[in-house]
Amino acid sequence: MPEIDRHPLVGPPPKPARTPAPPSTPPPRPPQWRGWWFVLALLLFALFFFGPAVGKAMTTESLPYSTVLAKVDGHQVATVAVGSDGAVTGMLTNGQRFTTQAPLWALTTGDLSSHLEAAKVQVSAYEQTDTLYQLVVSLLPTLLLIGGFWWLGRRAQSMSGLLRSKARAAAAERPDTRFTDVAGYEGVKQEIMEVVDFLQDPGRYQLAGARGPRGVLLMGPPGTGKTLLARAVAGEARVPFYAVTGSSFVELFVGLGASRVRELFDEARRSAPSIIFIDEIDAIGARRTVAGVGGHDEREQTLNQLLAEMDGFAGDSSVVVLANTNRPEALDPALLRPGRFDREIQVPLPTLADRTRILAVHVRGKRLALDVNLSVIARATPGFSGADLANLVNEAALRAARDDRAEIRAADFDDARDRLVLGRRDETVSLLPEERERVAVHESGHALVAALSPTADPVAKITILPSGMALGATHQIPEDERRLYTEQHLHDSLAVRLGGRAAELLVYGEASTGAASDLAGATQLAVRMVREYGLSPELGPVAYPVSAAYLDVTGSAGHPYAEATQRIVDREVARFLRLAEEYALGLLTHHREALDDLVARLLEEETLDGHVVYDIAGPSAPTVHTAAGTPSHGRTS
Ligand SMILES: Nc1ncnc2c1ncn2[C@@H]1O[C@H](COP(=O)(O)OP(=O)(O)OP(=O)(O)O)[C@@H](O)[C@H]1O
Ligand SMILES: [Zn+2]
Repeated sequence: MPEIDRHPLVGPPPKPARTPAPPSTPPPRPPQWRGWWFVLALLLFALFFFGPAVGKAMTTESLPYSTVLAKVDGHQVATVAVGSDGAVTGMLTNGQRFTTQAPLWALTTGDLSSHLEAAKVQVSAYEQTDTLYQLVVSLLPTLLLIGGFWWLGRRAQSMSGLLRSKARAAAAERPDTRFTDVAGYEGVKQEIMEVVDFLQDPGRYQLAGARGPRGVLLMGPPGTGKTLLARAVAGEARVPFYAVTGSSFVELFVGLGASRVRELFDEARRSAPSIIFIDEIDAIGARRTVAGVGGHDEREQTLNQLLAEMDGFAGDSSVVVLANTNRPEALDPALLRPGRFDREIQVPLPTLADRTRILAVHVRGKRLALDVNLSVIARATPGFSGADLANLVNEAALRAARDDRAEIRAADFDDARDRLVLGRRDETVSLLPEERERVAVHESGHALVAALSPTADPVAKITILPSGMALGATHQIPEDERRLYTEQHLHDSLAVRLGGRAAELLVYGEASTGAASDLAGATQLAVRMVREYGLSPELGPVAYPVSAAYLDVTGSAGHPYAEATQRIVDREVARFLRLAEEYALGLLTHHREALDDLVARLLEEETLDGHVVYDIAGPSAPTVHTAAGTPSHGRTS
């Protein structure tokens, strides 16, 4: 459905989603303290280094060889151990340990052994304890380093384990939310019922060899109950609900996001049938950049893992992934392929009737004064989302509480509304009453011109509920998939685009900035009509399509023709637009009553079906078409 309007009347684009309430997380389990390992290592280190030295210093005496020989001869030596290198350790008869270094000749000539034999000293082979010590000590720094790294590794692992446990904790929920908790949105509920159906009995689908739903994208402005709806699906189907936010996957450590995705899916698969709900999927699902330029490697790895997991669902897997986004246009197209998020459900701002129902849900259990009429409040809150309405009720209740009243009065709702509208104005596109009326006039203009122009695409829907940057919208659907557009059709399109502004001129005597994007769109179309489609009688059947090739050849900003030609193009474009405006103004003047009726209906109901527009326009659609495009008109002068 082409959308005609993008009216940037109100400055900044709407802020993205409010931060959603974090999923309730039990306090994370503290990681085990691994410092003991380090302390132990230090102790060992100290023991190895200083133990032998201290021991020796306390009890071992280093003696000259000659002194030892003298003591051997004097029968003061009890035991002796001799190393092959001449290192001698031993104990004196008084218990004193000693060491000495025998000269090599003493060993080779048997000098030492003869003395020892003569004195009948107990001789044993040299114990290599010291060398062993030395070996260990020399290896110790290396061992310590390795140990240190191991310890750090364990620590990082326990940290990531902590992060992962966050995801796991956020999961394994069993919401008791039901569809009755989601007020209104009957059409949306019907659409998503298929998911409930599938999760309740996946076997039925397998039996028929049908692939059940895998990924469903919930799209719509913030606060329209997308999360609520996802929970209700889990509640209705009585299956586990794993809720995560997209941004929580984008971790500091590269690779962690991807591994978290893997674990999440593993866990969901284990408890299938189940639902994974990814809030703000645009945080990971945004278009991938060219070869990781801009350092989005981590996000891309996470996205790739998500895609892999969704592809990897075996035919019998009954895990459904629901995701929520306010910016579907930013999503990577790969996400939307069959077998992934191949179902999209629009969750728009609530209509008047839905707002009444949502209010009813939120005033449950609160006492209302007799002067409170929910449909009056609903009428006064166009553009409010479900979350805004919940907020409104709470705000009104606060006012009552402040005055020590148990009942909420109509005045409380009025005050609360005024505060919210004023507070919200800079954030979103909620409208002041006079702006709302102007939008109604503007959209009625578009719709009526479309309805009254025989070759224009039929009007499908008209709304003054804001959506994104647009304050209102008129939707047209082409009767069939067109590949070709006639000249007449293009001129009618110009008139339809200028119809909003024409209606404003007619009703208020002046236009507004709301028509800026209409004008831009119309101008663009007119330029193509003149320059590419050869529809200007003055320029004739020539085409100057603006292509990259032209830019290359000329090196200039896309003017592959003489300046005189450009002047003709400009003149013809302006003429086309002026004619279209005159035509639209003429039509609307002629059908002024219908215009006023349509504006009134639109202000009352906010959203109208296309057929209402045709009912109001009546059978008086002109048979003689006088748009700029008709040969009789457009080709002269
Ligand atoms: N149709 C509804 N019926 C009842 N309550 C609603 C409805 N829509 C929204 N709400 C209220 O608004 C709150 C917020 O809605 P929710 O978080 O589901 O919106 P959302 O679309 O997921 O928002 P976002 O896009 O910002 O994440 C809900 O908890 C609920 O109180
Ligand atoms: Zn418009």
